[in-house]
Amino acid sequence: MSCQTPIIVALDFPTRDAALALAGRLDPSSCRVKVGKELFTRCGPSIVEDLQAKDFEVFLDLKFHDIPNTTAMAVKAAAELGVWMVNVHCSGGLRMMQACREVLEQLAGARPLLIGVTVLTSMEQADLADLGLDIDPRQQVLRLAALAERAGLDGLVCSAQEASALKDQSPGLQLVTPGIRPAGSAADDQRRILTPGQAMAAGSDFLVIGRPISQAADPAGALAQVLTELG
Ligand SMILES: O=C(O)c1cc(=O)[nH]c(=O)n1[C@@H]1O[C@H](COP(=O)(O)O)[C@@H](O)[C@H]1O
Repeated sequence: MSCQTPIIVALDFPTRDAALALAGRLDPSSCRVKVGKELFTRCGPSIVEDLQAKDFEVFLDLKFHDIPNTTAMAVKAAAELGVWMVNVHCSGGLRMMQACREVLEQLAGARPLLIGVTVLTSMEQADLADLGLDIDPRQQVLRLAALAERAGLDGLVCSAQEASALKDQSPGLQLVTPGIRPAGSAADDQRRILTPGQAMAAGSDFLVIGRPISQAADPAGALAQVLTELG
């Protein structure tokens, strides 16, 4: 089933049962789902297959970051799982990202979208300074985006706060934006946030939403509310 909306729900749960329980309350035509480090480390590739069997397109969010060969082989393994989207850290460098793109080009049949993580949405300028990076997060995102574009990636993970500048600089890249918070909801550990409506207006292509949906008393209702906001 093809999804008709830009929403990707993060299934950040410690058990298969919890993840599948939430997926069972969602409609694969209304959202895609994201399997991240916690769920994948607990359950392994079979959780991806379980979600695909429920007709969900899966974003495998393992944020690979390693030497070019190791990362490319991990991306190949993800592609062979049939995921819809996979991501790597742009800070792994140009040759690493190129190796990932090349390995996907050699595969027969459908391949996942290859997305580069720029600056995590949990980080602000002081966090970059702690790393020795004397730069505004937006400038660092734009710099990494240019590298990802040179490597031939399909898109970026970034904050929606950078979406408009990125659409000017690199209009061909698809923008996947976490750090989405409906008005009035807690920011939690996120720092560079926008509401769903603001994010779409800024140029996001896909909105990753976790806790505002997964921890809601009525997750399907929370998703419906976001979709209503988007109109
Ligand atoms: O790659 C990601 O999906 C990601 C990148 C990023 O910069 N920030 C970020 O929050 N994420 C993921 O997006 C989800 C956001 O979840 P919530 O903060 O609960 O909405 C989590 O699963 C994060 O791992």
